[in-house]
Amino acid sequence: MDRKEVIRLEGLTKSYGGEDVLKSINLTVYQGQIVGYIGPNGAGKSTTVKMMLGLVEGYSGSISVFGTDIQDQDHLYKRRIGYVPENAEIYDSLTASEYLAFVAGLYGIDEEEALDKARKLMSQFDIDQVIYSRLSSFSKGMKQKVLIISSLLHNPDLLFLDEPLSGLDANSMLVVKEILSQLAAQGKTIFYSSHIMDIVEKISHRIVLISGGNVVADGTFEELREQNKQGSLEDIFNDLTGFHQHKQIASEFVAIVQGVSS
Ligand SMILES: Nc1ncnc2c1ncn2[C@@H]1O[C@H](COP(=O)(O)OP(=O)(O)OP(=O)(O)O)[C@@H](O)[C@H]1O
Repeated sequence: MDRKEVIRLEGLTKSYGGEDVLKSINLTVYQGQIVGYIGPNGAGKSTTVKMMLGLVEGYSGSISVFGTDIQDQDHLYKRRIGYVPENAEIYDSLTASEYLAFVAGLYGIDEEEALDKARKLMSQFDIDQVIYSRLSSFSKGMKQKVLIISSLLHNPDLLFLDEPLSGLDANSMLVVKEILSQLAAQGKTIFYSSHIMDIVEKISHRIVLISGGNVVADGTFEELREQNKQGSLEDIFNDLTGFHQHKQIASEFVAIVQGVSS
């Protein structure tokens, strides 16, 4: 059976202020894959995601989502996408129910139906008792659960998750990881960006590492281990990004803190 292409990036290049952040990225993602998209701080992960969402323009190369170049389609393709941003601008003065009804409206879902679904999903995360409370009173993890729910209310085919487990306790993380596996098993495609290497290692069917503007590794965790070195994804990450100085940097940092550096 042919694998269905969900995302295709061809020669994707993006510069800011004359600096190339992405240098000709080529990547094809297929339906049902969980792709762990990793790289050092500032490597261009969030930029790539925002470009696919049509939030960042001014690039060369091409981006196809659901088989069509995003420049040749209207915004309706976004109705099949869910997005958990790294730094979400959540409207703190709204209650959870108001916020979720607002997001549902953006996706064109009926408000009553959306609220019924939101209440059931909040109950699964054990936060349904605060559905009418303002988000400003929510803890970080509670807000993150609302964001995850808001990204899934419209049952999207493609999910972009940027550090989605941020602030979640260990039990909630376990639940969300299992939700992602089950969604992927049902044919949803998940583009997962995170710095938590052991989670990326465990949940991803495929890991894509970008560094210096290029894809420097692309494969299953087992393939990456075979091609690079035995060890954890953290070891492979350190190796492929040429980072071996953590002890030296830490010693110098501590010396400066203690005021003993030259
Ligand atoms: N609007 C912008 N204007 C100028 N430079 C930007 C802008 N957005 C991103 N950049 C730069 O592009 C580079 C990539 O940023 P991006 O946020 O995509 O990195 P990232 O891989 O997601 O990093 P992190 O892991 O720290 O979240 C950084 O050097 C950043 O300073």
